Amino acid sequence: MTASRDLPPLPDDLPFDGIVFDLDGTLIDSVPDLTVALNTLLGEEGLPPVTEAQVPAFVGQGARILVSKAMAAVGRPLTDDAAGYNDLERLHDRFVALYDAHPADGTRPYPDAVPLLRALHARGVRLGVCTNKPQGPTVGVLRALGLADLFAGIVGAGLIPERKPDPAPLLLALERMGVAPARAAMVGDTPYDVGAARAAGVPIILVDFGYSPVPPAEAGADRLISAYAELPAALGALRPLANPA
Ligand SMILES: O=C(O)COP(=O)(O)O
Ligand SMILES: [Mg+2]
Repeated sequence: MTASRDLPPLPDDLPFDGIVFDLDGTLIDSVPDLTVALNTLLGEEGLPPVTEAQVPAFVGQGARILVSKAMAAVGRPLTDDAAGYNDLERLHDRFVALYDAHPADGTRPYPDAVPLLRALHARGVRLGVCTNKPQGPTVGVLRALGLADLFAGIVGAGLIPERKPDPAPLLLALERMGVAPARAAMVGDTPYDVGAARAAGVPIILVDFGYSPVPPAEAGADRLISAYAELPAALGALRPLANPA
């Protein structure tokens, strides 16, 4: 995946009023900062570090699962009993505090993501983010990268109890954007994004360069792209779903 000098133009007859993007593994490669925060946490607990190569497999279902998977990877799995749960809450809160302090030191948007977002915004397409990352660092990373103002709706974890693959956060993002599900599309990287989009009645495009735990081609998306240069054609080929849930 390389940055293309000439991003293809958006189709004239773009059939969507709004597009919701997943964040980690879709718009941004956040693994460097997630790894630093996790390793600070693990160090404080007297545990060995994880590598950047391990971290993509921990991402996509929210910070509690990220921390649990990291703990299991270093040989300290958290149990389901009350003590384990309390420990998870403590570790989660500490992880989020550490990450929130440095959400964009090494995090970068994927090639061509930003020009594509700007082109959609300039066309009047309303943009949203729906992520299982907690709301604080979600807004923090988008601000640090100078992208927050492009989005009419930013929904991270913690605003409501549900998270993807539940459709509720996606529907909340669309509500904030003022876009009906029948006039929307989603772009993501994992089956959790596909699940949320399907349940909300929104067509979904997956990128194949993110953090999916299954081969992206097998995740059930309507279209698969390998670079943002392919997104204009993929959007043009999609149609809003006729009978949203
Ligand atoms: O799991 C997370 O913390 C975030 O992942 P997402 O941005 O892909 O939803
Ligand atoms: Mg993702």
